[in-house]
Amino acid sequence: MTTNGECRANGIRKSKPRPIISRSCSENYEINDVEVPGTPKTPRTSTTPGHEKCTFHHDLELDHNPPTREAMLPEMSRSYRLLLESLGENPDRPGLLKTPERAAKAMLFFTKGYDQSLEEVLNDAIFDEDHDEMVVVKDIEMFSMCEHHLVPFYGKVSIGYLPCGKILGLSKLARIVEIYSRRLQVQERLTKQIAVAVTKAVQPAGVAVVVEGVHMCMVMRGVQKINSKTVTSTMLGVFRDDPKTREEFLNLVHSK
Ligand SMILES: Nc1nc2c(ncn2[C@@H]2O[C@H](COP(=O)(O)OP(=O)(O)OP(=O)(O)O)[C@@H](O)[C@H]2O)c(=O)[nH]1
Ligand SMILES: [Zn+2]
Repeated sequence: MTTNGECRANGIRKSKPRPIISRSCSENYEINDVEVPGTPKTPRTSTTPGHEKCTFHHDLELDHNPPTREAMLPEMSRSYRLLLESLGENPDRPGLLKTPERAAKAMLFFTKGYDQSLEEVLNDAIFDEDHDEMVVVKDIEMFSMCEHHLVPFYGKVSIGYLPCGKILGLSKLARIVEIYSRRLQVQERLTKQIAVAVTKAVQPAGVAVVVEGVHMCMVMRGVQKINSKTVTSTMLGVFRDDPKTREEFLNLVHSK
């Protein structure tokens, strides 16, 4: 932060005009116009019994927080029992007796991010700090579920941001990864949602997120490419506009 209260980012010349970016510490850059791919513009009303008044949201303002997800366990178990029957299995044989319920609980765990909101996870761990150097937390383990095949994808997430008067409790970056990875996802949306969440939390001069994922839908089935990795990134603010800042982040991420 400089003496006139502006961020380090303020001295950087724009390569080309981007209407949503502002350099000033007080304004930062707007994320309202940063579209999160796959995010429904308007919340959808659930048709699930007991959830009629509940809206399914994938955006940050209105995280899906149904009080009755646990209450759906019996119905989910019945679905898994049907699935076992469809596979030609006998769900009443001793080894499978408790499988539908176990599978339902496991699926609830894999999607527990729907039960979390950004606000509650941050728990006010946002601190005023006159620090304007890059903060990077890298190689955060991530486990998610491919929304196309309902099989896992997993990998690691690296997050960097350039503070602008506020810093975030370090563990909260990993917790943000949990909120958005523990849902049905595509990797691109996950990457962007993490970046937007960090922006909402501390209004930094910029945020960078890189996700490296292995998709079991490409490993165990389909094209069966066992060594392929998918790398996605989202660069916001100064990381998007300033190649040097971006390079500094990428060097830190790739260093051993
Ligand atoms: N962009 C993107 N695609 C994904 C992700 N996870 C899975 N997919 C892709 O989703 C696509 C679904 O394609 P479809 O042709 O409808 O389904 P499919 O017949 O099972 O496709 P194959 O995987 O090619 O066998 C596949 O290309 C998957 O690789 C993701 O996180 N991001
Ligand atoms: Zn898939």
